Parts: sequence; C-alpha cells; structure tokens
Amino acid sequence: MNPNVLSPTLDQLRRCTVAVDIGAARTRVHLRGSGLVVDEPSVAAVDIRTGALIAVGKRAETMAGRTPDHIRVARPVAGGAVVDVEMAQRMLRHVLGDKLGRRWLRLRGTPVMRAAVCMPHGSAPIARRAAVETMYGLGARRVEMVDTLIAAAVGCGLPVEHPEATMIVVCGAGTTQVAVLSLGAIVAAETVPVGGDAIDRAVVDHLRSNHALMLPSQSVRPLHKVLGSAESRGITTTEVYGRDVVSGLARSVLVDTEVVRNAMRTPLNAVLDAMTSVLRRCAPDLVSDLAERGVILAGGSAHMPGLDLMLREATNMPVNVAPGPDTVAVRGLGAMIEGKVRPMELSPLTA
Ligand SMILES: Nc1ncnc2c1ncn2[C@@H]1O[C@H](COP(=O)(O)OP(=O)(O)OP(=O)(O)O)[C@@H](O)[C@H]1O
Repeated sequence: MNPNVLSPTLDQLRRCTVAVDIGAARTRVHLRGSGLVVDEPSVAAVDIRTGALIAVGKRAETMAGRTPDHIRVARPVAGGAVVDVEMAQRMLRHVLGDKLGRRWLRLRGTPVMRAAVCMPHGSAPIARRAAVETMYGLGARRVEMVDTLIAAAVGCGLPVEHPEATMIVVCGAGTTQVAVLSLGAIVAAETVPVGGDAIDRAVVDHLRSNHALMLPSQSVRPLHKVLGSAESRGITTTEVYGRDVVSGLARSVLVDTEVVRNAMRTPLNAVLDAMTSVLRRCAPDLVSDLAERGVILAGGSAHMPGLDLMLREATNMPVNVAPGPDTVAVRGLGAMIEGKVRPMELSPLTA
C-alpha cells in the first residue's frame, strides 16, 4: 500500500459493515447503521493460571497496578500496531459482544463481514498484517485499510478536496501523525512515536528526579489542568501530592509550574520537528495557505489543556482543536462506510 494514497475506493468502503480504530489507548468501533458502538480502553485482564479473560476495556484498565500476581493486565496495541493479535481478538470479541448481530453471519461456512480499519500513516507491512489477522479472527472476509490521517481529516470535516492546503496533527497515546492535505490527498506527512503518554511520562519523570516524588497515575490529568489552563499562566507555583521515593510516605511538594511545563515541552519537540519537516516538503503556496488557515489538532491528547497553546507558541500558526478530537478517525471512517463521503471529481477538461 502506498502510504500516500487512500488505497480502497469509496465504493469498496461502502461495502464494509464495520469501521475499526484500534489504538494504543482506546479501541473504537463504528457499525454501519448504528454509529459508534464501542469506545473502550484497549486493555484486557487475564488470569494467567487458567488463561481466562477476567475483564476488558474500562474495567480491565481500573485493575492496572492493583492486581494479584496471577492476573496480568495486557495492552495488545502499542506504537500504532497490534502487538498481540490473539489478545486483541479476544478483547474486541468481548467489547463487541452481540453488537455485530447478523453481521457475523457466515454463508455456507464462509464469513461475509467486510471491515475497514484505520492504520497510522506509513505503518510497516507487519503492522498492517497484524491488523488484518485481528479482523480475520473476528470473522471478517475482507479488510480495507485507510490511512488514519485521511480518516481523521474526513472526521474533522476538513475541506480536503479543495486546492487550499490543510494541516492536521493527530496526537494519540503513543504516536503523533502530521499531514498537509490538499485535493483529497496527502501532500506530505510524518509519524513520530510520541504522544500523550510520553508527555505524561515526562511530568512523572521530572517530579521523580527533581523532587523525589512518585506521582500516582490518576494525578497526572489534574496536574495538566493546573499547568495548561490559560488562567494558570500567571501562577508560578503549585502544590503536588504524591509518595516520597525513599520513605514511601505521602507528602507534597511545591513545584515551579514553568519548569514542569518545560519538561512537558521536551517530548513535544519531536512533534514540532515533524511539523517543520512536513512544511519543508510543501510548496510555498501551500505553506502560505497554512499560515492563514492554521492547524487542526485532533487525537485524544488534543484534550490536554494548553497543548494547542504550546503548539501555537512554537509554530506561530493558529491551532484549533477539532470538535470531539479523540474520535475523529473512527467518525471519518464511519462516514466513509456509510457512503456519506462524496468521491472527488477531478475529470480531465475538454478543450
Ligand atoms: N482530558 C485529557 N487530558 C489529557 N490527556 C488526555 C485527555 N483525554 C485523553 N488524553 C490522552 O490522549 C491519549 C489517548 O488518545 P487517543 O484515544 O487518540 O489514543 P489512541 O488512538 O488509542 O492512540 P494511538 O493513536 O497512539 O494508537 C492518551 O495519552 C491520554 O492520556
């Protein structure tokens, strides 16, 4: 598959009954005629003594870090690819339950379901193979793969079929994808293995090494809020509660907000490098369109307070967060399988 083109045609996608986005953080499924039926953490908990599945999705996620030795909490997707096909199939089968209904049907033993799957831009053949295997195991007869950036642009309602350029940044949990699109195609794009998880890790690592404080995972988001909100820009210090690295006892520290913000900016440098590299590969006319129209920020990490502001300050371009940024890709893919996307007509002119 050429990573620069949407390989299946809209006709092929219209024959699909299910659109799937299996991400490192969340799995989302859109069923034709029913809409978004699954939006769950990509997590499964297994009893390693019996191999039995104990929980999937949200319930399995709450078990992480709290399980006895015989229960393993698995994340079958990492770095934009299914890394444990069998676990991904079991997880999907459970989160889907009987939602697929008659779509599971086999005709004389042959599966009839067609599935459309989002794939991160430029993903390796092995990653595509793993996605196909996962869907075959669920009973799909055919799997169409769509570049996440195209699906996300459609999901954002971007006018990709116009000759003016549009830049989209999809910041997920483990990866960030950047593209400039024009006339329905990707002009230049890049994927970097950095997402919201790396930004969270940077904050946790900063507090551990500079304040000897272990931050519980559920405290990272409230801290983002304090650091990222526009009102907090004037606040220079904030109190953070956690556990002392040495004594293990609960304690709090007063941290300099600007220093923590700088720690968050370090992983963001990779995203900024990707944005500049994509811009460098675009013609000057397209770049000047972008300076006016700005960048659309999507993916779950677009919810992070202040991320848009950080990107705006670093690029000097307007940055707008897409509505419902975390589900744009599956919504775009859903619109394609529902036949709501019109084909782009670029027919030759007659003299
Ligand atoms: N309100 C929020 N504040 C801060 N971060 C958030 C918020 N909501 C989601 N995130 C972050 O968004 C990321 C998940 O985004 P998304 O659901 O797009 O990931 P994904 O598609 O599963 O991942 P990937 O595209 O890397 O496979 C996580 O890192 C999560 O911490």
